[in-house]
Amino acid sequence: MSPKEPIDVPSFAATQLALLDQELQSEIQETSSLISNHSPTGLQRAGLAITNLTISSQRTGLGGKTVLELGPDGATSSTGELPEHGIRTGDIVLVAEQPAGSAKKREVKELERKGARGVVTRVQRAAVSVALDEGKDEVLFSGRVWMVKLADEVTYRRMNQTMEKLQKMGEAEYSSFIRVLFGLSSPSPVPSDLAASEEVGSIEWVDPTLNDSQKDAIRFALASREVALIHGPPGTGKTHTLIELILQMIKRNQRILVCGPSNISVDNIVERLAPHKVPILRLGHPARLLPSVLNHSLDVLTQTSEAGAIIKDVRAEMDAKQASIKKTKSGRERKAIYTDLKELRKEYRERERRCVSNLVGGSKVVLATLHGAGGYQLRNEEFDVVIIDEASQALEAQCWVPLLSAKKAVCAGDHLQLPPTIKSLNSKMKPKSKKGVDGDAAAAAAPVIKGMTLETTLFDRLLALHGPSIKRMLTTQYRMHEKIMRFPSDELYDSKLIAADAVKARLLRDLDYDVESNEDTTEPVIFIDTQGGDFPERNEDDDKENPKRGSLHGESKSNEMEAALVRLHVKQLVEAGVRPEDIAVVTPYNAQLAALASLKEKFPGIELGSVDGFQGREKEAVIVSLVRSNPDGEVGFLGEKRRLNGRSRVLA
Ligand SMILES: Nc1ncnc2c1ncn2[C@@H]1O[C@H](COP(=O)(O)OP(=O)(O)OP(=O)(O)O)[C@@H](O)[C@H]1O
Repeated sequence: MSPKEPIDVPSFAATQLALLDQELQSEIQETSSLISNHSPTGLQRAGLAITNLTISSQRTGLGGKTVLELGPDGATSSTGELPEHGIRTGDIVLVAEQPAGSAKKREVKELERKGARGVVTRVQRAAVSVALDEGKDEVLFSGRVWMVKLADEVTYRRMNQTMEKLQKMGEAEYSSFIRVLFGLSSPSPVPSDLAASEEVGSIEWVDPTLNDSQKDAIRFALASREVALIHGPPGTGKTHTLIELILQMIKRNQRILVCGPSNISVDNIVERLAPHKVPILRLGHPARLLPSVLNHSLDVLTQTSEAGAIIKDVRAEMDAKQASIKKTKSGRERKAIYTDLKELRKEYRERERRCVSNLVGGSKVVLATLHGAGGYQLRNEEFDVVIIDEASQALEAQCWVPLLSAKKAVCAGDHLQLPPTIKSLNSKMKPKSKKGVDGDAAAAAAPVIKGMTLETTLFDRLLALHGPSIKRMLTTQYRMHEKIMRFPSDELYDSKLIAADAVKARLLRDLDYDVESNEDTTEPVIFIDTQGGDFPERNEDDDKENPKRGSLHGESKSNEMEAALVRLHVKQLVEAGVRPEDIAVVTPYNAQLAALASLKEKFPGIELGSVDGFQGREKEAVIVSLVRSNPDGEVGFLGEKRRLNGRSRVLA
């Protein structure tokens, strides 16, 4: 099927469902194989688990869920702090009794039966809190427990529900927005001279210093009826532009839902909108939000409102009951307490729901992550526009979570940077028909779309479907020296990027503190050639004997000589006066990161990271260690141009 042809919506949804299922299965398989083949300690070292924990408290959290707080077992920790681990807020984990012997094989199903699944709501130095899934509040652990990360099925569930809804929709129900997004209709035309057009012409800019490409993108987004794409290459002020767009839409009395793929992408917008004193509401678990945006969080607002006071009382009562369980020995009394708790939980939820619905209903600007927009809080809510930031970093199905109820979408992103990570190896759809979700005749008849992949984002697909007329590109970048910009501009952006005056000739020497002027600080880009016999790359396959076991670090590569060179270069930069916190060392290979780890001990402020993880960030000096050096000239996944799409102000 040509990307310009209209898409059959049920087939699209059926294909997405099949692809999402494949993806989830590979994630589950990867996690299970890691858990059943490695010891808890091994998993902890790989950042996937925390061992030797005890439950320090149990209370009632948001939505009436039981929240466990887990701390280090005093017998194994002398500092009272948790060991190094990779568990983050929002992770789905399993809490279970820690197995005594380490050699036993652990099946995930068996662990789940005995343990409890939940979401990590808070990570501190000495404790981790986990909100348990419903129905798991009666788990009592005795002795030492551990927690291990599982595949995030919740996110998939939201995407699946959305795709199932889309699949079941009759054609008569398609809004003009949906018709355009699937190519069944063309987008309504926008006036060719936007600045002169009546509808958007006389804009009073909140920030008059916006550049022309930014102003043009805003006019275009305001004038578009169904969809507008804002293409923002690195450092071109994509978010800056969205802020002005949101403010302009508020002035026009529009109701807006703003989403991004991650909490940090959403918080970034909340932080930048807040100074404009517009009423905004941020959905999402407070534990996952930046402290600076908490004042706008639904949960905090719920608690500070009058209705919130009553909710708090119910919560206190639940906590008291919860605590009394421990003191009771009689089975009958316990049972009675559990019945009371169930009732209280119901009342709590109802009250919370009412309070939330009042707050959400009264808000003109609501912000949430893409999958957060699928929560009960937004059920039946309508918005004039859904704005998606970093749309090229999200799976299309994820974007549909808020889009299903949209009348118009503005998507900002850059399809020339890395797309979301996909795990399923064979993610392309084969041309076979798949049965519908619940035997629904129409859905069952929908054939899957051949060749469709999860890597194709909504942004890519819409561009291919409707062409560049639905997009505006931001062209002035405020981050890189002109010479650093040259490579991405020529290779990826048709040489369209322009460096803003403030950065185009900026060197490390010009930082606003004392930096010595030398070869390293006056040259914006330095390439060091490490090809050839002296800098051989090394394979770091974790477990060559048994590759099926699942490697804890993935198959990776390192280059020790190159690491030595990087260390030397960092040292020279620091000696010239560049602050370590202004330097980042990035590399595409985890094994090389490990080889460079000692830099962090010597220069604690320095940032070490993977190329993929660093996307979207900036530093004054960035050293890129590309690792690959072999006689065959093979570069593996570095061949992907989008991975080398530069992000530094000054590249060393
Ligand atoms: N019109 C402008 N005039 C001056 N500075 C600007 C302008 N637009 C953006 N900037 C600056 O450019 C930098 C990048 O802006 P912003 O963070 O909005 O970019 P972005 O494109 O969203 O970034 P990313 O590439 O990380 O997605 C910021 O420091 C911002 O203040």
